[in-house]
Amino acid sequence: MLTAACKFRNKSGLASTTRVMPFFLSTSATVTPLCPPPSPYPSPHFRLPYLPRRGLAFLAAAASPRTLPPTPRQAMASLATSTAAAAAAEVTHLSQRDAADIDEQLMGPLGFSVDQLMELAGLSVATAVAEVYKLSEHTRVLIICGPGNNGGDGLVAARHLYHFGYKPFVCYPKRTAKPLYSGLVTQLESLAIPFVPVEDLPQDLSGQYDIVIDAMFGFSFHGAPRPPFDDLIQMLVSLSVIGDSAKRPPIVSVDIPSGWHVEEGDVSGGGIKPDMLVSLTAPKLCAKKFTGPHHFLGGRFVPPPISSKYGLELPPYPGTSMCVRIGKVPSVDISSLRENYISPELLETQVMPNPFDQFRTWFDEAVTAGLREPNAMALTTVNKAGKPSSRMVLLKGVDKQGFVWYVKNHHFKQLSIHSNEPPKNLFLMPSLGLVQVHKLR
Ligand SMILES: NC(=O)C1=CN([C@@H]2O[C@H](COP(=O)(O)OP(=O)(O)OC[C@H]3O[C@@H](n4cnc5c(N)ncnc54)[C@H](OP(=O)(O)O)[C@@H]3O)[C@@H](O)[C@H]2O)[C@H](O)CC1
Ligand SMILES: [K+]
Repeated sequence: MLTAACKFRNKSGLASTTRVMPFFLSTSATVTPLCPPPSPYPSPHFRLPYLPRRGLAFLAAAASPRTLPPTPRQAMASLATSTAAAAAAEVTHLSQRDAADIDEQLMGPLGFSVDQLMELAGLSVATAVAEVYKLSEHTRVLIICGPGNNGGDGLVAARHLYHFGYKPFVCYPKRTAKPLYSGLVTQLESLAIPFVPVEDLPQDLSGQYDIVIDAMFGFSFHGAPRPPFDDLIQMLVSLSVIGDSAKRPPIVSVDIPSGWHVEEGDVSGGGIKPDMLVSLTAPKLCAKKFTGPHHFLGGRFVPPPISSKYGLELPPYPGTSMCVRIGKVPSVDISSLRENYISPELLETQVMPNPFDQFRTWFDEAVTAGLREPNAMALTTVNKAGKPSSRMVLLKGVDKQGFVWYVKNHHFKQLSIHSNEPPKNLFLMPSLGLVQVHKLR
Protein backbone atom coordinates (compact mmCIF):
# COMPACT_ATOMS: atom_id res chain seq x y z
CA MET A 1 0.00 0.00 0.00
CA LEU A 2 1.21 3.50 -0.72
CA THR A 3 1.40 5.78 2.26
CA ALA A 4 3.40 8.90 1.50
CA ALA A 5 3.97 11.47 -1.18
CA CYS A 6 6.25 14.34 -2.07
CA LYS A 7 5.41 17.52 -3.87
CA PHE A 8 8.21 19.55 -5.41
CA ARG A 9 7.28 23.17 -5.86
CA ASN A 10 8.80 25.23 -8.59
CA LYS A 11 10.51 28.53 -7.78
CA SER A 12 12.10 29.52 -11.04
CA GLY A 13 11.69 28.77 -14.71
CA LEU A 14 13.59 27.27 -17.58
CA ALA A 15 17.35 27.20 -17.09
CA SER A 16 18.74 25.46 -20.14
CA THR A 17 17.76 23.48 -23.20
CA THR A 18 19.74 21.45 -25.68
CA ARG A 19 19.32 21.27 -29.43
CA VAL A 20 19.20 17.52 -29.78
CA MET A 21 17.91 14.54 -27.83
CA PRO A 22 18.04 13.95 -24.97
CA PHE A 23 16.26 17.15 -24.14
CA PHE A 24 16.96 18.68 -20.74
CA LEU A 25 14.77 20.96 -18.71
CA SER A 26 16.05 22.28 -15.42
CA THR A 27 13.70 23.64 -12.81
CA SER A 28 13.88 24.42 -9.15
CA ALA A 29 11.40 23.08 -6.64
CA THR A 30 10.66 22.74 -2.96
CA VAL A 31 9.25 19.72 -1.19
CA THR A 32 5.85 19.39 0.43
CA PRO A 33 4.61 16.02 1.70
CA LEU A 34 1.07 15.14 0.64
CA CYS A 35 -1.42 12.46 1.61
CA PRO A 36 -1.78 10.20 -1.39
CA PRO A 37 -4.93 8.52 -2.68
CA PRO A 38 -4.91 4.74 -2.83
CA SER A 39 -2.94 3.23 -5.67
CA PRO A 40 -5.13 2.08 -8.54
CA TYR A 41 -2.81 -0.66 -9.79
CA PRO A 42 -2.57 -2.82 -11.73
CA SER A 43 -2.37 -0.98 -15.00
CA PRO A 44 -5.02 -2.40 -17.31
CA HIS A 45 -2.30 -2.70 -19.94
CA PHE A 46 0.10 -4.69 -17.82
CA ARG A 47 0.67 -7.92 -19.65
CA LEU A 48 2.19 -11.18 -18.57
CA PRO A 49 2.19 -14.48 -20.32
CA TYR A 50 -0.40 -16.90 -19.02
CA LEU A 51 0.34 -18.13 -15.53
CA PRO A 52 -1.08 -21.51 -14.62
CA ARG A 53 -3.55 -21.56 -11.75
CA ARG A 54 -1.10 -23.44 -9.59
CA GLY A 55 1.51 -20.74 -10.14
CA LEU A 56 -0.93 -18.09 -8.96
CA ALA A 57 -2.09 -20.01 -5.91
CA PHE A 58 -0.10 -18.04 -3.36
CA LEU A 59 -1.33 -14.79 -4.84
CA ALA A 60 -4.91 -15.97 -4.69
CA ALA A 61 -4.43 -16.89 -1.03
CA ALA A 62 -3.08 -13.45 -0.24
CA ALA A 63 -5.99 -11.59 -1.75
CA SER A 64 -9.70 -12.22 -1.44
CA PRO A 65 -11.63 -11.93 -4.72
CA ARG A 66 -12.72 -8.41 -3.82
CA THR A 67 -9.29 -7.15 -2.75
CA LEU A 68 -6.55 -5.80 -4.96
CA PRO A 69 -5.22 -8.05 -7.68
CA PRO A 70 -1.50 -8.90 -7.56
CA THR A 71 0.84 -6.03 -8.20
CA PRO A 72 3.05 -6.31 -11.27
CA ARG A 73 5.94 -7.11 -8.94
CA GLN A 74 4.06 -9.96 -7.28
CA ALA A 75 3.02 -11.30 -10.64
CA MET A 76 6.61 -11.19 -11.87
CA ALA A 77 7.74 -13.10 -8.78
CA SER A 78 5.12 -15.72 -9.48
CA LEU A 79 6.19 -15.88 -13.09
CA ALA A 80 9.78 -16.55 -12.08
CA THR A 81 8.73 -19.52 -10.00
CA SER A 82 6.51 -21.11 -12.61
CA THR A 83 8.24 -22.86 -15.45
CA ALA A 84 7.13 -22.17 -18.95
CA ALA A 85 6.58 -25.82 -19.67
CA ALA A 86 4.18 -26.02 -16.76
CA ALA A 87 2.31 -23.02 -18.14
CA ALA A 88 1.80 -24.69 -21.52
CA ALA A 89 0.86 -28.01 -19.95
CA GLU A 90 -1.94 -26.46 -17.91
CA VAL A 91 -3.80 -25.26 -20.99
CA THR A 92 -6.38 -27.69 -22.34
CA HIS A 93 -5.43 -29.39 -25.60
CA LEU A 94 -8.28 -30.59 -27.80
CA SER A 95 -8.62 -33.80 -29.75
CA GLN A 96 -9.63 -33.52 -33.41
CA ARG A 97 -13.10 -34.78 -32.52
CA ASP A 98 -13.63 -32.22 -29.75
CA ALA A 99 -12.35 -29.38 -31.94
CA ALA A 100 -14.89 -30.27 -34.64
CA ASP A 101 -17.67 -30.72 -32.03
CA ILE A 102 -17.00 -27.31 -30.51
CA ASP A 103 -17.13 -25.77 -33.98
CA GLU A 104 -20.49 -27.40 -34.61
CA GLN A 105 -21.94 -26.21 -31.33
CA LEU A 106 -20.69 -22.67 -31.77
CA MET A 107 -22.30 -22.52 -35.18
CA GLY A 108 -25.40 -24.43 -34.14
CA PRO A 109 -27.11 -23.96 -30.79
CA LEU A 110 -24.80 -21.17 -29.71
CA GLY A 111 -25.83 -18.93 -32.57
CA PHE A 112 -22.54 -18.00 -34.21
CA SER A 113 -22.02 -17.87 -37.96
CA VAL A 114 -18.88 -19.14 -39.64
CA ASP A 115 -18.18 -15.66 -41.01
CA GLN A 116 -18.11 -14.24 -37.49
CA LEU A 117 -15.79 -16.89 -36.09
CA MET A 118 -13.50 -16.69 -39.08
CA GLU A 119 -13.30 -12.93 -38.78
CA LEU A 120 -12.33 -13.20 -35.12
CA ALA A 121 -9.90 -16.04 -35.82
CA GLY A 122 -8.20 -14.13 -38.66
CA LEU A 123 -8.03 -10.98 -36.58
CA SER A 124 -6.38 -12.95 -33.77
CA VAL A 125 -3.78 -14.27 -36.18
CA ALA A 126 -3.04 -10.79 -37.52
CA THR A 127 -2.72 -9.24 -34.06
CA ALA A 128 -0.48 -12.06 -32.82
CA VAL A 129 1.76 -11.70 -35.88
CA ALA A 130 1.94 -7.94 -35.38
CA GLU A 131 2.78 -8.42 -31.72
CA VAL A 132 5.81 -10.58 -32.48
CA TYR A 133 7.02 -9.38 -35.89
CA LYS A 134 7.24 -5.63 -35.92
CA LEU A 135 6.36 -3.81 -39.08
CA SER A 136 9.66 -1.95 -39.07
CA GLU A 137 11.55 -5.20 -39.75
CA HIS A 138 8.96 -7.48 -41.37
CA THR A 139 6.87 -5.88 -44.08
CA ARG A 140 6.19 -8.42 -46.85
CA VAL A 141 3.94 -11.23 -45.70
CA LEU A 142 3.14 -14.26 -47.83
CA ILE A 143 -0.08 -15.98 -46.73
CA ILE A 144 -0.59 -19.47 -48.17
CA CYS A 145 -4.26 -20.39 -47.92
CA GLY A 146 -5.82 -23.85 -48.09
CA PRO A 147 -9.28 -24.87 -49.32
CA GLY A 148 -11.10 -24.91 -45.95
CA ASN A 149 -11.75 -22.59 -43.03
CA ASN A 150 -8.08 -22.51 -42.09
CA GLY A 151 -7.50 -20.93 -45.49
CA GLY A 152 -10.38 -18.53 -44.76
CA ASP A 153 -8.63 -17.47 -41.55
CA GLY A 154 -5.60 -16.70 -43.69
CA LEU A 155 -7.63 -14.52 -46.08
CA VAL A 156 -9.07 -12.57 -43.15
CA ALA A 157 -5.63 -12.21 -41.55
CA ALA A 158 -4.27 -10.85 -44.85
CA ARG A 159 -6.87 -8.09 -44.83
CA HIS A 160 -6.14 -7.09 -41.23
CA LEU A 161 -2.38 -7.18 -41.80
CA TYR A 162 -2.88 -4.85 -44.76
CA HIS A 163 -4.74 -2.41 -42.53
CA PHE A 164 -1.98 -2.71 -39.91
CA GLY A 165 0.49 -1.50 -42.55
CA TYR A 166 2.02 -4.79 -43.73
CA LYS A 167 2.28 -5.73 -47.40
CA PRO A 168 0.47 -9.04 -47.81
CA PHE A 169 0.73 -11.42 -50.79
CA VAL A 170 -1.75 -14.29 -50.99
CA CYS A 171 -1.26 -17.71 -52.53
CA TYR A 172 -4.69 -19.34 -52.77
CA PRO A 173 -4.46 -22.22 -55.23
CA LYS A 174 -7.72 -24.09 -54.48
CA ARG A 175 -10.45 -21.53 -54.25
CA THR A 176 -13.74 -22.49 -52.67
CA ALA A 177 -16.81 -21.35 -54.61
CA LYS A 178 -18.87 -20.37 -51.55
CA PRO A 179 -19.97 -16.72 -51.14
CA LEU A 180 -18.03 -16.40 -47.88
CA TYR A 181 -14.75 -17.14 -49.63
CA SER A 182 -15.44 -15.20 -52.81
CA GLY A 183 -16.39 -12.24 -50.62
CA LEU A 184 -13.07 -12.47 -48.78
CA VAL A 185 -11.22 -12.62 -52.09
CA THR A 186 -13.11 -9.58 -53.42
CA GLN A 187 -12.24 -7.68 -50.25
CA LEU A 188 -8.54 -8.43 -50.78
CA GLU A 189 -8.73 -7.51 -54.46
CA SER A 190 -10.27 -4.18 -53.53
CA LEU A 191 -7.14 -3.52 -51.48
CA ALA A 192 -4.97 -4.45 -54.49
CA ILE A 193 -3.42 -7.30 -52.52
CA PRO A 194 -1.58 -9.49 -55.04
CA PHE A 195 -2.65 -13.11 -55.50
CA VAL A 196 0.43 -15.13 -56.38
CA PRO A 197 -0.03 -18.38 -58.39
CA VAL A 198 1.92 -21.33 -57.01
CA GLU A 199 4.02 -21.46 -60.21
CA ASP A 200 5.20 -17.88 -59.60
CA LEU A 201 6.48 -18.54 -56.11
CA PRO A 202 10.27 -18.72 -55.96
CA GLN A 203 11.60 -22.08 -54.76
CA ASP A 204 13.46 -20.20 -52.06
CA LEU A 205 11.00 -17.87 -50.36
CA SER A 206 13.61 -16.25 -48.16
CA GLY A 207 14.55 -13.47 -50.57
CA GLN A 208 11.05 -12.16 -51.25
CA TYR A 209 9.11 -12.36 -48.03
CA ASP A 210 9.68 -11.32 -44.44
CA ILE A 211 7.00 -13.57 -42.92
CA VAL A 212 5.26 -16.66 -44.30
CA ILE A 213 1.86 -17.54 -42.87
CA ASP A 214 0.81 -21.16 -43.22
CA ALA A 215 -3.01 -21.18 -43.42
CA MET A 216 -3.26 -24.37 -45.47
CA PHE A 217 -4.87 -26.89 -43.14
CA GLY A 218 -6.44 -26.83 -39.72
CA PHE A 219 -8.12 -29.43 -37.57
CA SER A 220 -9.87 -31.24 -40.47
CA PHE A 221 -6.60 -32.28 -42.12
CA HIS A 222 -6.22 -36.02 -42.63
CA GLY A 223 -3.96 -38.35 -44.59
CA ALA A 224 -1.07 -37.15 -46.71
CA PRO A 225 -1.15 -33.70 -48.33
CA ARG A 226 -2.38 -33.70 -51.91
CA PRO A 227 -1.10 -31.43 -54.74
CA PRO A 228 -0.37 -28.60 -54.84
CA PHE A 229 -0.14 -28.48 -51.06
CA ASP A 230 2.45 -31.25 -50.91
CA ASP A 231 4.94 -29.02 -52.75
CA LEU A 232 3.94 -25.93 -50.81
CA ILE A 233 4.50 -27.74 -47.54
CA GLN A 234 7.92 -28.91 -48.81
CA MET A 235 8.76 -25.31 -49.65
CA LEU A 236 8.11 -24.37 -46.03
CA VAL A 237 10.06 -27.40 -44.82
CA SER A 238 13.11 -26.27 -46.79
CA LEU A 239 12.67 -22.81 -45.37
CA SER A 240 12.58 -24.07 -41.82
CA VAL A 241 15.82 -26.03 -42.23
CA ILE A 242 17.73 -22.80 -42.82
CA GLY A 243 19.18 -22.68 -39.34
CA ASP A 244 19.82 -18.98 -38.91
CA SER A 245 16.38 -17.53 -38.25
CA ALA A 246 17.71 -14.06 -39.05
CA LYS A 247 18.35 -15.15 -42.65
CA ARG A 248 14.89 -16.49 -43.46
CA PRO A 249 11.30 -15.39 -43.02
CA PRO A 250 9.69 -16.83 -39.90
CA ILE A 251 6.86 -19.31 -40.49
CA VAL A 252 3.60 -18.68 -38.65
CA SER A 253 1.16 -21.60 -38.62
CA VAL A 254 -2.54 -20.99 -38.12
CA ASP A 255 -4.06 -23.45 -35.65
CA ILE A 256 -2.09 -26.50 -36.89
CA PRO A 257 1.28 -26.68 -38.63
CA SER A 258 0.03 -27.87 -42.04
CA GLY A 259 0.85 -31.49 -42.74
CA TRP A 260 1.14 -32.38 -39.05
CA HIS A 261 -1.16 -35.01 -37.63
CA VAL A 262 -3.80 -33.04 -35.70
CA GLU A 263 -3.19 -35.08 -32.54
CA GLU A 264 0.22 -36.73 -32.96
CA GLY A 265 2.11 -33.80 -34.44
CA ASP A 266 5.02 -34.10 -36.87
CA VAL A 267 5.01 -37.90 -36.96
CA SER A 268 7.74 -38.34 -39.60
CA GLY A 269 9.90 -35.59 -38.15
CA GLY A 270 10.27 -34.13 -41.64
CA GLY A 271 7.42 -31.63 -41.46
CA ILE A 272 7.20 -27.87 -41.10
CA LYS A 273 8.90 -26.43 -38.02
CA PRO A 274 7.06 -23.18 -37.52
CA ASP A 275 8.52 -20.34 -35.50
CA MET A 276 5.09 -19.34 -34.33
CA LEU A 277 1.82 -21.15 -33.81
CA VAL A 278 -1.47 -19.36 -33.30
CA SER A 279 -3.88 -21.89 -31.80
CA LEU A 280 -7.56 -21.02 -32.20
CA THR A 281 -10.24 -21.54 -29.55
CA ALA A 282 -7.90 -23.94 -27.70
CA PRO A 283 -4.66 -25.66 -28.74
CA LYS A 284 -5.07 -29.03 -30.42
CA LEU A 285 -3.15 -32.03 -29.13
CA CYS A 286 -0.39 -31.65 -31.73
CA ALA A 287 0.49 -28.26 -30.21
CA LYS A 288 2.17 -30.14 -27.35
CA LYS A 289 4.91 -31.01 -29.86
CA PHE A 290 5.39 -27.41 -30.96
CA THR A 291 8.89 -26.26 -29.99
CA GLY A 292 9.08 -22.85 -31.68
CA PRO A 293 9.57 -19.68 -29.71
CA HIS A 294 6.09 -18.15 -30.05
CA HIS A 295 2.88 -19.92 -29.15
CA PHE A 296 -0.24 -17.78 -29.03
CA LEU A 297 -3.90 -18.44 -28.46
CA GLY A 298 -6.55 -16.59 -30.44
CA GLY A 299 -10.29 -16.84 -31.02
CA ARG A 300 -11.57 -14.81 -28.14
CA PHE A 301 -15.14 -15.97 -28.47
CA VAL A 302 -15.46 -19.05 -26.28
CA PRO A 303 -18.70 -18.79 -24.27
CA PRO A 304 -19.06 -20.37 -20.79
CA PRO A 305 -21.24 -23.31 -21.97
CA ILE A 306 -18.33 -24.50 -24.13
CA SER A 307 -15.70 -23.92 -21.43
CA SER A 308 -17.65 -25.86 -18.85
CA LYS A 309 -18.75 -28.69 -21.15
CA TYR A 310 -15.18 -29.39 -22.28
CA GLY A 311 -13.51 -28.37 -19.00
CA LEU A 312 -11.41 -25.84 -20.86
CA GLU A 313 -8.51 -24.32 -18.94
CA LEU A 314 -7.57 -21.32 -21.03
CA PRO A 315 -5.52 -18.25 -20.23
CA PRO A 316 -7.30 -14.95 -19.75
CA TYR A 317 -6.85 -12.50 -22.58
CA PRO A 318 -5.19 -9.30 -21.42
CA GLY A 319 -7.17 -6.07 -21.74
CA THR A 320 -8.82 -5.82 -25.11
CA SER A 321 -6.30 -8.06 -26.85
CA MET A 322 -7.41 -10.66 -29.40
CA CYS A 323 -4.51 -12.96 -28.60
CA VAL A 324 -2.52 -14.16 -25.63
CA ARG A 325 0.88 -15.79 -25.45
CA ILE A 326 0.94 -19.32 -24.07
CA GLY A 327 3.98 -20.77 -22.35
CA LYS A 328 7.53 -19.75 -22.57
CA VAL A 329 8.58 -16.22 -23.37
CA PRO A 330 11.63 -16.53 -25.63
CA SER A 331 14.90 -15.26 -24.29
CA VAL A 332 15.95 -12.17 -26.18
CA ASP A 333 19.41 -11.43 -27.53
CA ILE A 334 19.81 -8.05 -25.87
CA SER A 335 22.51 -6.94 -28.30
CA SER A 336 20.10 -7.38 -31.21
CA LEU A 337 17.60 -4.91 -29.78
CA ARG A 338 17.83 -1.71 -31.71
CA GLU A 339 15.63 1.15 -32.80
CA ASN A 340 16.31 3.83 -35.34
CA TYR A 341 15.63 7.06 -33.52
CA ILE A 342 14.60 9.35 -36.32
CA SER A 343 13.15 12.45 -34.76
CA PRO A 344 12.47 15.83 -36.24
CA GLU A 345 15.04 18.45 -35.34
CA LEU A 346 14.33 20.22 -32.08
CA LEU A 347 15.66 23.75 -31.73
CA GLU A 348 15.79 25.90 -28.64
CA THR A 349 13.55 28.41 -30.41
CA GLN A 350 10.80 25.76 -30.72
CA VAL A 351 10.68 25.05 -27.02
CA MET A 352 8.01 26.65 -24.87
CA PRO A 353 9.35 29.24 -22.43
CA ASN A 354 7.64 27.56 -19.51
CA PRO A 355 9.06 24.09 -18.84
CA PHE A 356 5.81 22.88 -17.28
CA ASP A 357 3.82 23.85 -20.38
CA GLN A 358 6.39 22.00 -22.48
CA PHE A 359 6.26 18.99 -20.22
CA ARG A 360 2.46 18.93 -20.36
CA THR A 361 2.47 19.09 -24.17
CA TRP A 362 4.90 16.21 -24.48
CA PHE A 363 3.15 14.24 -21.79
CA ASP A 364 -0.21 14.60 -23.57
CA GLU A 365 1.45 13.46 -26.80
CA ALA A 366 2.87 10.43 -25.00
CA VAL A 367 -0.57 9.49 -23.65
CA THR A 368 -2.18 10.00 -27.06
CA ALA A 369 0.53 7.86 -28.67
CA GLY A 370 -0.51 5.02 -26.37
CA LEU A 371 2.72 4.73 -24.38
CA ARG A 372 2.36 2.37 -21.46
CA GLU A 373 2.60 4.15 -18.11
CA PRO A 374 3.96 7.40 -19.53
CA ASN A 375 3.88 8.76 -15.97
CA ALA A 376 6.57 6.30 -14.87
CA MET A 377 9.73 8.21 -14.08
CA ALA A 378 13.12 7.51 -12.61
CA LEU A 379 13.73 9.65 -9.55
CA THR A 380 17.37 10.20 -8.63
CA THR A 381 18.57 11.63 -5.35
CA VAL A 382 21.96 11.97 -3.68
CA ASN A 383 22.47 11.45 0.03
CA LYS A 384 24.62 13.52 2.32
CA ALA A 385 27.62 11.30 1.58
CA GLY A 386 27.22 12.07 -2.10
CA LYS A 387 25.93 8.60 -2.96
CA PRO A 388 23.31 8.68 -5.72
CA SER A 389 20.35 6.36 -5.86
CA SER A 390 17.47 5.99 -8.31
CA ARG A 391 14.07 4.38 -8.16
CA MET A 392 11.03 4.26 -10.43
CA VAL A 393 8.00 6.20 -9.20
CA LEU A 394 4.71 7.20 -10.76
CA LEU A 395 3.96 10.83 -11.44
CA LYS A 396 0.54 11.67 -10.02
CA GLY A 397 0.22 15.30 -10.95
CA VAL A 398 1.93 18.34 -12.34
CA ASP A 399 1.08 22.00 -12.13
CA LYS A 400 2.91 25.28 -12.16
CA GLN A 401 4.17 24.52 -8.68
CA GLY A 402 5.86 21.28 -9.47
CA PHE A 403 5.66 17.53 -9.89
CA VAL A 404 3.76 15.22 -7.54
CA TRP A 405 4.55 11.57 -7.14
CA TYR A 406 4.08 8.83 -4.64
CA VAL A 407 6.51 6.56 -2.90
CA LYS A 408 6.10 3.97 -0.18
CA ASN A 409 6.56 5.25 3.32
CA HIS A 410 9.91 3.57 3.96
CA HIS A 411 11.13 4.66 0.56
CA PHE A 412 10.18 8.20 1.41
CA LYS A 413 12.62 8.09 4.33
CA GLN A 414 15.35 6.95 1.98
CA LEU A 415 14.79 9.66 -0.58
CA SER A 416 17.51 11.97 0.78
CA ILE A 417 15.71 14.91 -0.74
CA HIS A 418 17.12 17.30 1.85
CA SER A 419 20.70 16.87 0.69
CA ASN A 420 22.50 19.62 -1.22
CA GLU A 421 22.09 17.90 -4.55
CA PRO A 422 18.54 18.45 -5.88
CA PRO A 423 16.61 15.35 -6.96
CA LYS A 424 16.07 14.74 -10.65
CA ASN A 425 13.35 12.91 -12.45
CA LEU A 426 13.58 11.40 -15.87
CA PHE A 427 10.85 10.39 -18.31
CA LEU A 428 11.49 8.02 -21.15
CA MET A 429 9.11 8.55 -24.09
CA PRO A 430 10.76 6.48 -26.77
CA SER A 431 7.99 6.48 -29.34
CA LEU A 432 8.12 10.26 -29.32
CA GLY A 433 11.92 10.15 -29.54
CA LEU A 434 12.12 11.92 -26.21
CA VAL A 435 14.04 11.59 -23.02
CA GLN A 436 13.16 14.31 -20.57
CA VAL A 437 15.24 15.08 -17.52
CA HIS A 438 13.96 17.45 -14.88
CA LYS A 439 16.24 18.76 -12.20
CA LEU A 440 14.29 19.66 -9.08
CA ARG A 441 15.06 21.71 -6.00
N1 LIG B 1 -13.89 -22.86 -33.71
C1 LIG B 1 -12.76 -22.54 -34.24
O1 LIG B 1 -11.72 -22.64 -33.63
C2 LIG B 1 -12.73 -22.02 -35.57
C3 LIG B 1 -11.66 -22.26 -36.37
N2 LIG B 1 -11.62 -21.96 -37.65
C4 LIG B 1 -10.62 -22.48 -38.51
O2 LIG B 1 -11.17 -23.55 -39.20
C5 LIG B 1 -10.25 -24.63 -39.23
C6 LIG B 1 -10.94 -25.88 -39.54
O3 LIG B 1 -11.55 -25.68 -40.76
P1 LIG B 1 -12.08 -26.85 -41.70
O4 LIG B 1 -12.67 -26.22 -42.89
O5 LIG B 1 -12.92 -27.76 -40.92
O6 LIG B 1 -10.77 -27.66 -42.07
P2 LIG B 1 -9.38 -27.31 -42.73
O7 LIG B 1 -9.20 -25.88 -42.90
O8 LIG B 1 -8.41 -28.07 -41.95
O9 LIG B 1 -9.43 -27.89 -44.20
C7 LIG B 1 -10.37 -28.76 -44.71
C8 LIG B 1 -10.13 -28.82 -46.20
O10 LIG B 1 -8.86 -29.40 -46.42
C9 LIG B 1 -9.00 -30.54 -47.25
N3 LIG B 1 -8.05 -31.56 -46.86
C10 LIG B 1 -8.03 -32.32 -45.77
N4 LIG B 1 -6.97 -33.12 -45.77
C11 LIG B 1 -6.31 -32.90 -46.92
C12 LIG B 1 -5.15 -33.43 -47.50
N5 LIG B 1 -4.48 -34.41 -46.92
N6 LIG B 1 -4.73 -32.95 -48.69
C13 LIG B 1 -5.40 -31.97 -49.31
N7 LIG B 1 -6.54 -31.42 -48.82
C14 LIG B 1 -6.98 -31.89 -47.63
C15 LIG B 1 -10.41 -30.97 -47.08
O11 LIG B 1 -10.81 -31.66 -48.23
P3 LIG B 1 -11.38 -33.17 -48.09
O12 LIG B 1 -11.85 -33.50 -49.44
O13 LIG B 1 -10.25 -34.04 -47.66
O14 LIG B 1 -12.46 -33.11 -47.05
C16 LIG B 1 -11.14 -29.65 -46.91
O15 LIG B 1 -11.37 -29.07 -48.16
C17 LIG B 1 -9.59 -24.54 -37.92
O16 LIG B 1 -8.38 -25.26 -37.86
C18 LIG B 1 -9.40 -23.05 -37.82
O17 LIG B 1 -8.25 -22.63 -38.50
C19 LIG B 1 -12.70 -21.15 -38.24
O18 LIG B 1 -12.21 -20.19 -39.08
C20 LIG B 1 -13.47 -20.39 -37.18
C21 LIG B 1 -13.90 -21.25 -36.06
K1 LIG C 1 -2.20 -24.22 -40.78
